[in-house]
Amino acid sequence: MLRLDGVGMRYGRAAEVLKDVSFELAPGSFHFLTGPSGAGKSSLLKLIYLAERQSRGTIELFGRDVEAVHPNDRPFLRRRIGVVFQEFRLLDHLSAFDNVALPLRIGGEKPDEYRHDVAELLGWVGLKERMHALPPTLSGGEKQRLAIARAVVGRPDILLADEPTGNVDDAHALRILKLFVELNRLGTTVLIASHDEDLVARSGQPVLHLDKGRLQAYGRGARGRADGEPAE
Ligand SMILES: Nc1ncnc2c1ncn2[C@@H]1O[C@H](COP(=O)(O)OP(=O)(O)OP(=O)(O)O)[C@@H](O)[C@H]1O
Repeated sequence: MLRLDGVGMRYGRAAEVLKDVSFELAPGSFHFLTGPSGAGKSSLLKLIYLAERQSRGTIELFGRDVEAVHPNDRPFLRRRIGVVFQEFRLLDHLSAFDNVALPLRIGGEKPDEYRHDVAELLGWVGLKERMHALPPTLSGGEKQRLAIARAVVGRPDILLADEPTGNVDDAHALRILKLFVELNRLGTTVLIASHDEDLVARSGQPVLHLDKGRLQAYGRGARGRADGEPAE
């Protein structure tokens, strides 16, 4: 599904923010990505989403070396990835409903085919009453839940989420975690960058821990511990 081998990344000519990162995500796996602020979590997600390029090493996505993918084909790979960005990136002129429906419309589905699923998903993230609202009129937590609904609606092959519970209360965070687990059960490979130690611990899911751009170890669900096999 995803394999990184000796990957380094830098912004412009500055020092590397990711160094020798190697790991593999098996299809259908679920991992958290943890690490202190500035460790490189968002940068790693951007690499996987093909929004940035590595400065060295190899990234294989869906069995293809991303450096060998023609620029015209990159959008097709991206369409298989659902992303929850830290800054949400919602379309302000579209209603909450239409923001969520957009990936399905782009995929060629008709309103009659997606209306029920979109409404159900908005209900799941607690936005049923707000489905006609425009994003600028939503609270930070509501925007975050909307961004999550949009990222998962197309049942992507990979879901990447950058601090998806940063703006929501505990009850909503647990509900979002349940949604990710459900999506994962349906086959989506999930990678979530999170500072929320309680959520990570409660989930019991394996952890990739980054520190100063280096992958420290694989661990499982425990705060600050890396009790698994070291990354190769
Ligand atoms: N667009 C950019 N241009 C230059 N440097 C950047 C850019 N984005 C991030 N960086 C730098 O890269 C390093 C890693 O940042 P990144 O955002 O990946 O960390 P993070 O672990 O996601 O942090 P946080 O938890 O605070 O979101 C930091 O030193 C940051 O200053």
